[in-house]
Parts: sequence; structure tokens; C-alpha cells
Amino acid sequence: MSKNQGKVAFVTGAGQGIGEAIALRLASDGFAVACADMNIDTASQVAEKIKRDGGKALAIKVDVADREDVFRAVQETVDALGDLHVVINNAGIAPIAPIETITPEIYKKTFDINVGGVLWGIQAAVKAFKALGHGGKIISASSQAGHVGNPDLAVYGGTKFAVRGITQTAARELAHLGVTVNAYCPGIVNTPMMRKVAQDVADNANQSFEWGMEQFAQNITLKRLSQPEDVAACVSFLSGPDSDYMTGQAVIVDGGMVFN
Ligand SMILES: NC(=O)C1=CN([C@@H]2O[C@H](COP(=O)(O)OP(=O)(O)OC[C@H]3O[C@@H](n4cnc5c(N)ncnc54)[C@H](O)[C@@H]3O)[C@@H](O)[C@H]2O)C=CC1
Ligand SMILES: CC(=O)C(C)=O
Repeated sequence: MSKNQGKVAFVTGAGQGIGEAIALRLASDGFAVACADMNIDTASQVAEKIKRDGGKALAIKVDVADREDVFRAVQETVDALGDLHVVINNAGIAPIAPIETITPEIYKKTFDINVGGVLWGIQAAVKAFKALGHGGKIISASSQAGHVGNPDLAVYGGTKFAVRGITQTAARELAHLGVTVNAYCPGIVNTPMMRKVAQDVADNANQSFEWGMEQFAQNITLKRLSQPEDVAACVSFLSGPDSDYMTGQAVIVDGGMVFN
């Protein structure tokens, strides 16, 4: 029997990219998975795929920037799937904004989703774990951009540095409840988000999409872009019992870019 049999995971941004890969991986690890996303159509497609493959899943519409909505979505998960053990705060956005073009709207929207989404996800997880009478694991998306400054990504990088700070702090505050809190920091992952980032950078420089991707990919030690499944493998470890003695960590999954 799988070591995660009977356990329940809630994943935001599960409709595509890294979140989709995490949802599929956790389902194959034995978790029942709540696929939460602002886009209910893509979330439903992922949940249906899990069910077709013999797993247990449901799709939930959520806006992670809205605190009440996150609490409602987590409660809906407990009501439908009967328990909750792992909360993955994965949803995020990555607007390209050179320093002089940053507006209050870009700043607010990015922090509301990338930082607010993590904070509300942590709060909602703690409320549910307490009500259920057991601990759990909270895992959030940071980035290589949460370790080094990427040109044109000052606001985004700021949110991802913040996620590391919140992760460390929450780990220390919540340990007595049996709750661990960790983050994963992907490098350059071939997802719709990254392809848009590369296109926007290329457009700003009057260059091609391939040139845009190369700006991010050229220093990767492993000489290939990461796939969403590479990140999901790390999140699988952080979600399962083999990481029980880990908290407050921000694990870099980037093929050697941050250190080049
Ligand atoms: N793709 C990459 O190279 C990297 C991605 N990351 C982080 O990994 C996470 C996932 O990224 P990707 O899969 O590449 O992104 P993506 O853009 O391909 O997918 C993001 C998903 O989140 C959903 N979403 C966006 N805003 C939402 C909101 N307010 N409420 C609920 N759902 C919302 C979208 O509908 C979408 O399904 C993000 O936090 C991102 O910052 C970190 C480092 C690198
Ligand atoms: C989008 C992102 O997280 C990058 C470029 O690290």
C-alpha cells in the first residue's frame, strides 16, 4: 500500500504547468487531490484525468488573492474528501516589469496573488489541521528568482523572496502544532508562465521567443530546461513522510542556475 494512502492534498494553480504536474504526481503517490484554480475548466480537466487513472480528485474554483475564498476552498476540500494533510500554495503570476515601468496595479496584483495566496493558504491550512486534530505539511512556490535578482522581474522576485521569509517564520511558529512548512524554488520550467515571460522579455528587446528563452536558459548547468515533472518530484518528497524531519526549508530545483 502507498505510504500516502488515505491522505488528502489541496493544490492551488493545479489547472496547468507546475501545479498540474504536482496534482498528477500526488495522485499517483496515493493522495486524494483537490485541484484548485481560478480557471475551473482546466482544474476540472486535471481532476478528471486523475479520476480516469483510478485516483480520487475534485476541482475547486478559487482566487488565492481572496482570503475568504481560500478558506472556503480548503473547507470544501475537507467536506468532500474527508480530511486534509498537505496544502500546496502553488498559484502565482509573473509580470515582466522593468523597474521604471512598475505601477501600483502591477505591484498590488502580484503581491496579492503570490504573497497573499501563500499567507491565506497557510492560515486556512492551520485552521483545518486544528479542526481535524492533527498536524500537516504546508508547501509553497518560491523560485530561483527568490534567491537571485532577475532583470525585469523585480516585483515578482520580491514576492518570491517574501515567500522564503514567510516559510521560515511559519515553520518556527507552527512546529508545536505538528505542522511543517517548506518551499520549492524552481529554476526555468517549461510552462505557459515561463513561455510568456520569455516572449515578453523578447518583445521588450525586439528579439525572438527563442532569444528570450535563451536569456534564462543559457546558464543552466544541466543544459536543459526543467520540466514541470522535475518540480513535482521534489514536491512529492516534501509532501510525503520521507521529509518529516524538514521544516523552514526553501529547496532549489533548478539544474544549477542559481549558483552559476
Ligand atoms: N515556470 C517557471 O519557470 C517557474 C515558476 N515558478 C512558480 O511556480 C508556480 C507555478 O508556475 P507555472 O506553473 O509556471 O505557472 P502557470 O502560469 O503556467 O500556471 C499557474 C496557474 O495558476 C493559476 N492562477 C493564477 N492566478 C491565480 C489566482 N489568483 N488564484 C488561483 N489560481 C490562479 C492559473 O490559472 C494557472 O492555472 C508559480 O508560483 C510560479 O511563480 C517558480 C519558478 C520558475
Ligand atoms: C518565472 C520564474 O519564476 C523565473 C523566471 O524564475
